[in-house]
Amino acid sequence: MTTTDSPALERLSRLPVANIGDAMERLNVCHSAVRSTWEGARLAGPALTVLTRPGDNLYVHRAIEAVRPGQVIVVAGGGDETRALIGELIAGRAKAAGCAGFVLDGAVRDVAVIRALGMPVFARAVTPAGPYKNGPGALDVPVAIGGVVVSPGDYVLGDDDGVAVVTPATATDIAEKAEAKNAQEDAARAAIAEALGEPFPTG
Ligand SMILES: O=C([O-])CC(=O)C(=O)O
Ligand SMILES: [Mg+2]
Repeated sequence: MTTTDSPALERLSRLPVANIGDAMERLNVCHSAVRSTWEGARLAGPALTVLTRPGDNLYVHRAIEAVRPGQVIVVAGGGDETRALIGELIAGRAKAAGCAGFVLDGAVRDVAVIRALGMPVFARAVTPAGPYKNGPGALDVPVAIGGVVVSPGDYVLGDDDGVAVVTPATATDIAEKAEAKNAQEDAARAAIAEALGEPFPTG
């Protein structure tokens, strides 16, 4: 599924994640430690979930074989920051498969190349230390990422502020509320720009 297959996801993908979080009564936003590895990355897509033993990426490799275009690979790695669950090779293979990006409750490496690939990767940490590849793990199970439950197919949105998760059943309603919040803020930005005597910057 790509963002264009779901009108609600497509609408959410155009909005700041902060507005999406506000539209969910400020719930369902991942812990601030889960951050983009490069500035300007934007992430939007349904989740392919992965549960893995901390520091082990056997099931991330399985996810690369299973991923469908537009999906975001969401890896619950127990918050481990000591071993990178993915690097440039996995990111490149994922890009070739049409994957929209990664959210890791764990660490990443090879970030300069991941940035050059333009692959959105949100993670807790960067480390050169590599992962083990023994398992155990699971695909397509509900997981927790930075304190937020992500079920398979949930919409995952990310930008420079962080990551939010929206269930497909609520996505149209949340998109509507987030658009209203953004429009309200547009009016505030216009008033501030006038006071500043210069255009309000865009992100
Ligand atoms: O060794 C690994 O599995 C992770 C890695 O660095 C890569 O994907 O480039
Ligand atoms: Mg590597």
